[in-house]
Amino acid sequence: MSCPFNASSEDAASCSTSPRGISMLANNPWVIGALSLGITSLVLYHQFRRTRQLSKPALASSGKSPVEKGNATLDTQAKSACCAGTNPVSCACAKSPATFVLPQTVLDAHYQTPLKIFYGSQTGTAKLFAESLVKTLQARGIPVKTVDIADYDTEDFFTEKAVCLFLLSTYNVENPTDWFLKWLEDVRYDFRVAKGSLGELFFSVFGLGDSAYGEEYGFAGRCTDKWLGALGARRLYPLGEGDKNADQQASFNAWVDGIAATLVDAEAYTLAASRSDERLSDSENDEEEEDEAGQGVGQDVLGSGSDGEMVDLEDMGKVAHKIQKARVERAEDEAAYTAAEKSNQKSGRRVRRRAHRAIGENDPAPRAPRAMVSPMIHQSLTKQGYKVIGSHSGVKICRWTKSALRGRGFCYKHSFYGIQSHLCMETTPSLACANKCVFCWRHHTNPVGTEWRWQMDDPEFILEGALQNHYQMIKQLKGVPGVKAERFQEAFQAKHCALSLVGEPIMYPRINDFVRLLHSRGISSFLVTNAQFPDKIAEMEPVTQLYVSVDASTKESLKKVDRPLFRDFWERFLESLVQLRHKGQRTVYRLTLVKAFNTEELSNYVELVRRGRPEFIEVKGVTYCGFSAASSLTMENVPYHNEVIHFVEQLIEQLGSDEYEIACEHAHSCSVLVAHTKFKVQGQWHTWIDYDRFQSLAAKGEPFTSLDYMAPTPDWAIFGSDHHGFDPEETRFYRKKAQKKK
Ligand SMILES: Cc1cc2nc3c(=O)[nH]c(=O)nc-3n(C[C@H](O)[C@H](O)[C@H](O)COP(=O)(O)O)c2cc1C
Ligand code: SF4
Repeated sequence: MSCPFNASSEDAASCSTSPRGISMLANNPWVIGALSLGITSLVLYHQFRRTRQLSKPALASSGKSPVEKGNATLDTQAKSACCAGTNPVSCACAKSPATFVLPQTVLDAHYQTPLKIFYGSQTGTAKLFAESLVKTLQARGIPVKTVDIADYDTEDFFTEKAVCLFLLSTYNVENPTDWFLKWLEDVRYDFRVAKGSLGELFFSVFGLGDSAYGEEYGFAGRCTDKWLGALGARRLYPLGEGDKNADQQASFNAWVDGIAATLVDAEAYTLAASRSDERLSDSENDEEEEDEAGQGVGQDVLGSGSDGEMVDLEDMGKVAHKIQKARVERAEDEAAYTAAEKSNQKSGRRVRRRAHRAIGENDPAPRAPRAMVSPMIHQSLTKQGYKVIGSHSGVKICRWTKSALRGRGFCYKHSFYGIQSHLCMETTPSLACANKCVFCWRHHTNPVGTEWRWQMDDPEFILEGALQNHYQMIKQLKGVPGVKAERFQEAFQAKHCALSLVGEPIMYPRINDFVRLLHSRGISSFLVTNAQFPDKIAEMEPVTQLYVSVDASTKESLKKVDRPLFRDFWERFLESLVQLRHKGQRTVYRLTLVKAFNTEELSNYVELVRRGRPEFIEVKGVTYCGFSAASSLTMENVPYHNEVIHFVEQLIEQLGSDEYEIACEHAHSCSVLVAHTKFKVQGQWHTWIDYDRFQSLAAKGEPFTSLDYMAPTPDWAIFGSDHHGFDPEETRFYRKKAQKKK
């Protein structure tokens, strides 16, 4: 092929701006073609910048668009062919540095090839993995550098000379990898970007995720692997995946072994390159066919997408073909995922199969049920003070238990319902739940899931384990200064069980057996569900008090606060409220107010109250659980007690009926109780519970209502009392700072 920039004896002229050179250029059809290519590229460049601005507004510009770089790649290919860099002075290709690293270069010097590890991480696992990979590779003499994907300018991919390894975690909520994925997807499906644009990139991907997310499992890793491949990048080593729900570290170690060996294996590069070359030659053939049909290779990248203004009417047919092809490909991929999402709950297994097919994997073999709590999760929960019982339950001592043992006051459940904290055990038969709430105490170290698919322990085993561990933790408080002997002894006979610690207790398939067992031991049951399992609520037998967490009042804010796993989380939430209404039990809405997240939209809360008609509404300011990379909460999001009261007063006003009133408060924990006025008997609030009466009613097995076991509330607990919900029998303890202030 003759070179358009042929370095003949007059080569200087061809590359200069001298009049002679210009006239020569003007007469050269190759040059005219190249110029028109350049002009169109410029226009496309502007279009592409607009796309990029949408996906990453603050991105520093390096002055070239992916499309332009795609063209530059083609351009440089042509230039390389003319002199292969042997004529650096005179050939046009010498004017700009070559952007290519030919496979041979990599083969010859792959030890010296800059190796980059890109990580996309929110809570730090992918970053930690990247750091450990750096150490492993450096120990083997492989130079390497890490790049936070959030700081990277994607345009550089089009000239990337490095071997790139990607460690990407998946999130179904906003996260640092979002914009990269969006950008890559856009480029991959943009018909203007040549298929082989990333032909110089050798890569391998390791995706981090959690299989509990079903079809969304490891989405970031899978898509990056797929889209890079589709853009011509050369897969050096297969996609690795680390499941948070299984042994993520072990999967990573195995992948590291594989990739580390591959990086120093010359044959691997040849193989990867040839695989990629095959694909490229396929696409070249396509283009030749198109050429015969009157669609030139040059024009292939010239057309415009949707703007219309860019496309010459004559070219419309050619461009339309490309657009249509890209659309069909994208639609096929999207359809596979959407179909999987829709049937999510109906058939988890079918969904997984489809999702795997969508990314070109074989049908995964069905797995035997395994323990919900993996060794990693066990370790993390234990560090946070949980005692793990068996394979899916947990117990933890609450700070109010310690406070009660020292006579320093009880929690709000004492003021509202007459529970003494040292007689109360907080436990859960399911550490897993279907949410990732921003205020979660567990800092998201727990397992998640939308259905029970783990091994299952017996209710007797769980209760025994919970009591044993609970009493063991109480025993350890024996030596704490101020512990009252009488309370210490009482504490070894738990009378209440708060099934609200963490996780979703209602997910445990034998929850009814467990609750019955509690009652048979004279232990009351306060069960909190997160309103994602309406069927389970319907199946629930009577508990002493049944709660539903109402974490937000609109679909958008519920997604923001609870970050639910279910796609149909809002429908499930609404249906849970309806089920609660039909229970005919003592029911409670628990509202946790998070300023700037869910304190607006009061009228929507009113609607929710009307829907579920709870007997009580507990409104509580969020408790700040400290910094967590998985949550953006700060102290700014914690409302003051008077803000909580203000919210509640407005809520009652907007409810516009005299059915609800503020009954109690516990200022100490920013909590207010709204109660149905049927619990106000002859002007006296009856929000407390006659626990013995409840036990005898439950034992009879006959229908009963909440009014059958109510008890009068003491004056000090009533809203407006000078005690603000603090039992006067207790000794209020002030920290030194607060004491001084007082
Ligand atoms: C709020 C939240 C949402 C998540 N969404 C997904 C998801 O959609 N798919 C998935 O596979 N994993 C999901 N995960 C699990 C994370 O990808 C997994 O825990 C990963 O190991 C975290 O890596 P990192 O620490 O590097 O951020 C989610 C985790 C959290 C906390
Ligand atoms: S539902 Fe409970 S356990 Fe689950 S994430 Fe929310 S706060 Fe944490």
